[in-house]
Amino acid sequence: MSSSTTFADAAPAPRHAPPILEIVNAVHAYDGVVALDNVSVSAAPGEFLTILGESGSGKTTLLRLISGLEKPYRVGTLKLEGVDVREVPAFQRNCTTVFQNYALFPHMSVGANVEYGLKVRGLPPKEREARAREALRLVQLQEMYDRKVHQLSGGQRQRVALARALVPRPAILLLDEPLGALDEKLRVDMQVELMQLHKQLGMTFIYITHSQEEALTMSDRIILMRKGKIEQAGPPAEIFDSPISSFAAKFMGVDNCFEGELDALADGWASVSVGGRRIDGRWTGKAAPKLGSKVAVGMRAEWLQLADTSPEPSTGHNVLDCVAEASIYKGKYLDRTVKTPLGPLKARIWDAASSARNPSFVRWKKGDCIVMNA
Ligand SMILES: Nc1ncnc2c1ncn2[C@@H]1O[C@H](COP(=O)(O)OP(=O)(O)OP(=O)(O)O)[C@@H](O)[C@H]1O
Repeated sequence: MSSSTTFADAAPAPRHAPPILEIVNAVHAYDGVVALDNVSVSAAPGEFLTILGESGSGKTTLLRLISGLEKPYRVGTLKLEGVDVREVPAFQRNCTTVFQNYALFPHMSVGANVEYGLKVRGLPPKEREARAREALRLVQLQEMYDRKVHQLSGGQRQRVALARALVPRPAILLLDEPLGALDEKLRVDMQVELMQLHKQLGMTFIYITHSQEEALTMSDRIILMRKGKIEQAGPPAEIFDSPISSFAAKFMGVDNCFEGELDALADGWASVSVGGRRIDGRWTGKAAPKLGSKVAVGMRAEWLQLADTSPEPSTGHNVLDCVAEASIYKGKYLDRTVKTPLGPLKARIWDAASSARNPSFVRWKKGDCIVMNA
């Protein structure tokens, strides 16, 4: 690894720089269980790329292929900084990993933990210490150099693990659910710190999480994985607003999803028959299916409006009759469930005082209704 630059030298990569990571058609299986099924991923220098997915979707396997901890069963291209690393062992790859369980030596000092990798590489003690102190300053633990790891809190341990991964000044930092073991408040604080660190260092971060909220908050781009394949990839706003499938929509928190038959599709707008009703919405799916095919319709709870009386007719809205079912108080908002010809719909009410008392209609903008692959 290069030691000619310091953290302070970090500068943003030039626009249109070649990818720092390139994976083409990676396949991997464990004892016949397919973990990665022809996955292709690239990352730009300085990008914050998040791999999002449920448990078992292949996120960690992908990270281990990049770090060299796992050798892929088959891969077309595996390049770091433009160099083929298929035969390069983990310790010679210019990337380091931060693990969820920290993987620190508990009875060694913070300084010794952070310096460990540099010691293995044979760096002299003075340089090791200077670099460890600099990395600890980055994670705001400059006072903790001599403290034993077992005397630290969970959040402090994760910072030490981060400093240890940063100290070799890798081109890519791999983070495997690094905040998973922290409590809610600390996790939110650490998200902000990681984003600041990423900006300050200009380093490429590849971040694994199963939390859509974490992915949306932190990333330049999200790759959503499903059963070893990429379901959808794009900037957070794109995946949030325009999921391509009911799987992506549900993962991104779209509360109401129904299956229906495609009646019409033109100019980015679709009409769908669901439960004997016609619903219109924005087409956000991939390849356009044939008319009559099964598609999915989705709407977020906060997009729905409930009314006691029939709303004014509007060509820009979908309207359904409904019967009130349940109401759950959530503090900041109220979640109300209504029975409709489509099935039960969840509506989120932020202003409970002015909400319909006994709703018999639900409406939402056609632009706030998404139609996608089932
Ligand atoms: N060492 C292993 N031996 C056998 N099967 C494995 C091994 N590691 C992973 N798998 C299997 O490969 C698939 C992908 O696992 P992977 O750990 O990459 O998923 P993940 O998305 O990171 O999950 P999690 O969020 O739970 O860590 C799963 O079906 C898992 O059970």
